[in-house]
Amino acid sequence: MGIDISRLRRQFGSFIALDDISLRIGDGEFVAVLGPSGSGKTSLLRILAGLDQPDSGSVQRDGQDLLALDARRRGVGLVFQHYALFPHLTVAQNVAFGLRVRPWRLRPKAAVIKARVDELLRRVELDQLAARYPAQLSGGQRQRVALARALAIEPRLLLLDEPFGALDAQVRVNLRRWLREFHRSLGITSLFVTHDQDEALEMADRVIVMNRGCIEQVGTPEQVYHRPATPFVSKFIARGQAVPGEVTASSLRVLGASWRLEGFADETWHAVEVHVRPEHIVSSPRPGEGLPARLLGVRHVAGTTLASLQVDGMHEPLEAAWNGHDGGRHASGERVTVQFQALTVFGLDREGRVCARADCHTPHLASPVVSGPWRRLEA
Ligand SMILES: Nc1ncnc2c1ncn2[C@@H]1O[C@H](COP(=O)(O)OP(=O)(O)OP(=O)(O)O)[C@@H](O)[C@H]1O
Repeated sequence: MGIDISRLRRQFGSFIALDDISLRIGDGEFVAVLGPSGSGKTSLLRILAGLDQPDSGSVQRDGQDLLALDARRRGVGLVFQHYALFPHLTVAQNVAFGLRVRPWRLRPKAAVIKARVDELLRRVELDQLAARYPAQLSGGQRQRVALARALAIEPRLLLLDEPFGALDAQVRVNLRRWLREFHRSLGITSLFVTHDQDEALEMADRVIVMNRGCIEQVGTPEQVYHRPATPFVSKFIARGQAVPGEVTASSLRVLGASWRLEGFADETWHAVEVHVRPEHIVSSPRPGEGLPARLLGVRHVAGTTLASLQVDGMHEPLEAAWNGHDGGRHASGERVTVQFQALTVFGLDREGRVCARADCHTPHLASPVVSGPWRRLEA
């Protein structure tokens, strides 16, 4: 049961929009497709909806070839960012539209259509507004009408392409929680395209991270956030930042400190990339112990201080996320000492593909090179 996507490829001229995508979606799953602009998210959705055909590959649903079916026979409900409701039809008429335009043999009786529309409008909490026209609704209400309209045909697969993209931040946050609950109560297999990390991580059972037409990682929100499979996922999801690192035997050396490195396959990699996340760069509790840095700037965002730091010996500034207490202590231009609390190491082969990864949480206390884990190496 479910949907099996196998080696799907779509090329526009010489540009590869989807590069051999393979993926399995379980029945009733809520899956977010997350990636930057141009990564191929909409191309994938359009093929599933029957609005476009791949150059090669297959999509099976419960053993049936979905690509061989005409778009109207796929049982797919679509909600887009700018899903134009019919302006001359009321909310109720908009929701009923997909049923009313069916060939008469497949069209439900008027009373059945009315009952279904009433039920859907209750579900999306718009039953009081059934007689209004789209121009008399807020953006969030319009998107709920679009959702009810997509659901009216009782789809087996719901495809949502940035459905909240045009809405303001507060409405988005409310609608995402609402949609998550709504999905739980319906249980329709749903694919939700977004380029908003928070949206994907908060809502989905599983997240597919796409980049340049390829799938970088598929996992639960917990997995993609805490165990990113590639440097791209680390940067895109967890704002991982590259720091200079060197791997020797079973340790990792980063800016004069040595870290225990366990479970890192050796000799298979050609180069390493080491990442630190903003929340893992902390202000040192003991001044002078750690990495000396200059504070380039601080911004306060919802109880968190985002500090831009120029760590001595590094070219690129790093961003640290400090809680209110830590952040309030410092001002721009100040000299500070910081520590890294955790690092992720990726081993890359000659083609730049990840062939080993490890998470480091323990600075190696018995480092032969530095006198303390955080003490600065003197030149
Ligand atoms: N019909 C087309 N002709 C040529 N190129 C196309 C066509 N459709 C999509 N592309 C290209 O394929 C790539 C992937 O597009 P797609 O719309 O799937 O990206 P996306 O991840 O959904 O991006 P966004 O978040 O900006 O919507 C883009 O570079 C786009 O320009």
